[in-house]
Amino acid sequence: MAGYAGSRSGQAGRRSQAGAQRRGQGRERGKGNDSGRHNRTRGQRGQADAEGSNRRRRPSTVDAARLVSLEALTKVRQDGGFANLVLPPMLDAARLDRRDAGFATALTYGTLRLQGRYDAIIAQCVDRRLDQLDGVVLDVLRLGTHQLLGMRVATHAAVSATVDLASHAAGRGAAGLVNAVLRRISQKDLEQWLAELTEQAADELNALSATHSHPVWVVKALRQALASNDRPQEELEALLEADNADPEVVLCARPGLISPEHLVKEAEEATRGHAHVGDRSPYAVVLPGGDPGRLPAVRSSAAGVEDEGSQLVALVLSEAAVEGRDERWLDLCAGPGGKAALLGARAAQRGARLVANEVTAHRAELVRASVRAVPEGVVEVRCDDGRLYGQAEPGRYDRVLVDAPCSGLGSLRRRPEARWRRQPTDVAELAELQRELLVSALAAVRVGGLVAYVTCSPHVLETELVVRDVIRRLEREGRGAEVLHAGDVATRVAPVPPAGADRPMLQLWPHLDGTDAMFCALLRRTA
Ligand SMILES: C[S@@+](CC[C@H](N)C(=O)[O-])C[C@H]1O[C@@H](n2cnc3c(N)ncnc32)[C@H](O)[C@@H]1O
Repeated sequence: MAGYAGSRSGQAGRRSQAGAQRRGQGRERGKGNDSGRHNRTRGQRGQADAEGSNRRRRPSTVDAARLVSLEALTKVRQDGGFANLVLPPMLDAARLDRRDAGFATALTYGTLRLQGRYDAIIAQCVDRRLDQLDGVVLDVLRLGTHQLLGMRVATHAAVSATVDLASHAAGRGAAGLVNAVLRRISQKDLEQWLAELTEQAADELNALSATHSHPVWVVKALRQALASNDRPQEELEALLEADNADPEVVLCARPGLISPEHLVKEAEEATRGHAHVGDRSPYAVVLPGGDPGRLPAVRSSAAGVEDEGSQLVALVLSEAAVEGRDERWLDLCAGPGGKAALLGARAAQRGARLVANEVTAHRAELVRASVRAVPEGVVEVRCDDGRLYGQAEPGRYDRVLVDAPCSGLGSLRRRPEARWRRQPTDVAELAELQRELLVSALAAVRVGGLVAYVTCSPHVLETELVVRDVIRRLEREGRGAEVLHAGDVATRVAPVPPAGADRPMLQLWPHLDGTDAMFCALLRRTA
């Protein structure tokens, strides 16, 4: 199969890689230092070693950044942790400088995303099944393979530093194995390995799964999603590549609270890099990197981290024309509150009020924090089951957002471990909950009012089929809803229209729009 040449850094996505990850990958770490070891200051070493009483003391031969990555991988694997939550406190505790933190972040995220590809390669170089290897040894091998094939680390430095790491974390015997395996892997470059995996695969689907590091069922689901959106199947590979690229850090300048231009200036002052406004949302600001939490606007919640696609689908609801009363808005599944803050800010400008509901108490708290800059009295945060709104408050609302819990197959870039955790059976279970929430929303909205049904997944079972099922069900019960043209609304709202804006049900794509694969169907209640 053709098309792998040049895929080393992932060609997908229209923009460059972000922040810490970019800093980590964009240099030849270890070059000029034969051992690949990294000298640390006394203070850094002491702090890293003191952290965690049952952690073995790190000898000076073990690189602190690689050790943090290994510990993060192990925590993700053993405890079911999420890399975006596990890693930052580890980076802080180890007191890595910006450069090393960037390297550790790129190493951890890249290794997790490409784990399937690397396992397939490692499996060619060991004499036993991978599940017979010690988990920590496998983690070390994955980290070493990513340095060799996915980062610009010199071969001798990658092998030597990873062998030291293996020796520290799993003993001398493990170090010998790691040394032998990494040396075999380093005998071929990425293109040669990918060609080999493709040749050995049973069929094209399995080849794509191994080479692009997605479970087979996810590749199938994405292929089906492209087909149901009339997109050429040749795009599948670009979509898979986009899932393996680092997403940019994007902020939403919440309208009325801070302008995008002001936020760009603030971001540039804080990061000393070039920030710019986005092209899929009029409120998006794309950061050059750095920690967005340091910006005053983010600390005050005048702005928040939010993918451009996520902003756009919320705006499809708020900016679509509605006839009659337009005062009561509802966000049925609001946690952690990115869309609620954007909708609340727009509601404040339009004299409307927003109920932001979330079923989980701690996520409802996150919603409160997210909307705290919106003028007092505009947003009411509630903690209830969204499925009850239709019965409890029939016909009360003018606009309702259902940002339904979903498989998250549209945001695999941001959640590097998610693809390995999700199961196909999750999708069917979620689809039932999604239907119930949409039915409730269509009962809570008044006749003539609007409902946006949104997922961060392009899976047809969670998107189009949920909408069509619910409309059929309403018709059977003597109620009704019609699908409006979400693509037209998005075209009007977005500075640059999304690639799929010609379709009534809007599907955004990482490889075409540079956003998460958000889905949005806009419905009007007709009876
Ligand atoms: C995709 S997230 C929403 C993201 C949010 N709109 C944002 O932009 O930040 C889905 C949310 O729905 C919540 N949820 C799950 N079941 C629910 C239910 N029955 N009623 C209300 N919320 C629910 C989940 O806890 C989760 O926070």
